[in-house]
Amino acid sequence: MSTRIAFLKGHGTENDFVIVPDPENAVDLSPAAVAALCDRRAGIGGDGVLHVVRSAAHPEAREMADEAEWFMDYRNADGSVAEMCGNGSRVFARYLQRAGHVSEGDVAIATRGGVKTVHIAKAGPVGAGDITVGMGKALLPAGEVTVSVGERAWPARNVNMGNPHAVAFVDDLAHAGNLFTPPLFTPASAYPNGVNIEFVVDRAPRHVAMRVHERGSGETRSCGTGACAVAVATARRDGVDPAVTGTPVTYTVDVPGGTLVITEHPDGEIEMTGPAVIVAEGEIDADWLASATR
Ligand SMILES: N[C@@H](CCC[C@H](N)C(=O)O)C(=O)O
Repeated sequence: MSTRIAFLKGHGTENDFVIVPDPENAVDLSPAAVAALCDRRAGIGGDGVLHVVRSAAHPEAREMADEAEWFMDYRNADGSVAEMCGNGSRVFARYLQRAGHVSEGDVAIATRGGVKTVHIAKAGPVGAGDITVGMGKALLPAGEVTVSVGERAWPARNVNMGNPHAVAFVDDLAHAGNLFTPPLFTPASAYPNGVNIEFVVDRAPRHVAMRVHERGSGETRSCGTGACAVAVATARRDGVDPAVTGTPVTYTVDVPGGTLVITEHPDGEIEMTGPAVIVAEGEIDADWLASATR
């Protein structure tokens, strides 16, 4: 009988993930294995993989082990690695809570973008209630960026949330097209490692809606780091900077898969609040995974 590898499936505002609990970092998650797991027809399906590893057991996280017991080894659907995943960090915390590794309250999680503090709200049964993530500060590199889809082009704001984003304000979210292929951007030097691109429209004061094309995953139903980048870019466009006013500012960001609430504080720290749901649990056939990656 072939070996089985445990997995769960979860999502945050419909940004969905295959969760692979692997405390001792024993599962060989090659890029091809990740792509096979994320395949929506031949695999389990997901926008990415949340590989759950003890920080002490992973070479990229060992230095964070004193601060955070668990490392979110996040991978995009194409197998590439990313520095951070906002929705993934909420789903990761929800998994830790469900597995009994943590309870509600504050939890430190190691990511490639550093240690993040996640707050699991105390709200009814395990699995209910929103989760808030301390996403750190946004960097706003100088320089003009242009994003284009077909004949249309827009100036975009370069925002780094640990991972790179280009935020373009558009008249209509439909103008982003079908996003089956990545939008183009210039100059190429702005994003040497690729970029996540957000298209944004206004809904009401301090309330916007976005679509996103994610590096390594294509169009997704939500992007947490993207929603933070959008909130900061929109605030600056609106002439609002909490570092200047001394007052936090909150934006509601609608995504195709739900709603995220983003607050930027006067010290630049950004908090993202939204749901995180585990929907299934099962076993991966290790022989299938090995054959799928050959
Ligand atoms: N969906 C994520 C972002 C995942 C990483 C991104 N595709 C990248 O390559 O930077 C989120 O919720 O932040």
